[in-house]
Amino acid sequence: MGSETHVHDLPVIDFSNPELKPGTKEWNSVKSQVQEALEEFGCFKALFNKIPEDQLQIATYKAVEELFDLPLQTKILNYSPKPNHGYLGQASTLPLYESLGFENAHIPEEAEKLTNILWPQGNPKFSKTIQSFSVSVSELEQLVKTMIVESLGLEKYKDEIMNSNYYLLRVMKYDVPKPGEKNIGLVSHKDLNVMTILHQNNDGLEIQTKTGEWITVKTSPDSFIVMTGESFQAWTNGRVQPAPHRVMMTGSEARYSIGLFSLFNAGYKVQAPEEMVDKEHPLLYKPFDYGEFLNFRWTHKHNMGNITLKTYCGL
Ligand SMILES: O=C(O)CCC(=O)C(=O)O
Ligand SMILES: [Fe+2]
Repeated sequence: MGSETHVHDLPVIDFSNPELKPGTKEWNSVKSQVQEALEEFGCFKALFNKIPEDQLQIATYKAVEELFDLPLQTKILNYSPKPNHGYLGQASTLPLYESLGFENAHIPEEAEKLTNILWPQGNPKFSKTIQSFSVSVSELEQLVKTMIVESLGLEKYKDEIMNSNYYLLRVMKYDVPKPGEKNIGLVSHKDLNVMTILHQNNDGLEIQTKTGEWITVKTSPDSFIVMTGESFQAWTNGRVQPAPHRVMMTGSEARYSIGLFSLFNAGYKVQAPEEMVDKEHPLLYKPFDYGEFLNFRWTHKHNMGNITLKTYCGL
């Protein structure tokens, strides 16, 4: 156990049926698979064919490679005053890791504005690629969130949660370790946000199970890894628990991944609905402002580690 890594995979749930509509048999079946997978693993793999495979495998990763090939002085122009929203990299503790963020890239004008900071002459191919990826994957994010809200009997809060979330697209690159360098790409952590949907072009992502084993998430072109974050844990009063995960580099090629993160708007008070709290389920976390939580965690470097939500607002 402990740090051993196993190669069995996460549950795979099929979201590719066009008849997947609330109230149908198909919907209820997928919903219960989602509930089961989240209870057991805190994450799962979703088969979702909204993005044609060749577009995802070729055009999207080509655009991502082109982005990382820009000079460092250009990449650092991808700046945001919000923690973890702009360029990250060159950290001595994580030498293999580099990433850039595109807030609300599902909105064409936002994708274009952020693209033009990196390519002042414009790069419509890139902005279109990140925009259409964000739109398609946000559909999956909303399907999953709707299913979780329904499973918990919180339908009446669906609009509230949908309307208080925004999206951040992050693209990640992990270099191959140099001889003698450690192969850690990203240290073990739980995401802070509501939900994360990841696509990887190469193996590297590992998930820690409840028993402490690490499992390798096998790459498959048409599947996305769906994970919940600590904000969702707080909002559901601990019902939905996120999984610790990390990236370990193996092989001789750089690894790229793309993640769509949904986050609560800064200023939104994260508070479990009253239906989540009773005698058997006392309130676990003090209500908090998501923007303050994010700032606290980054300024105190508490973004990595396993007991962070409890540290910040546990009761
Ligand atoms: O690159 C990956 O697969 C994981 C990235 C990740 O965990 C994160 O950005 O929070
Ligand atoms: Fe993560």
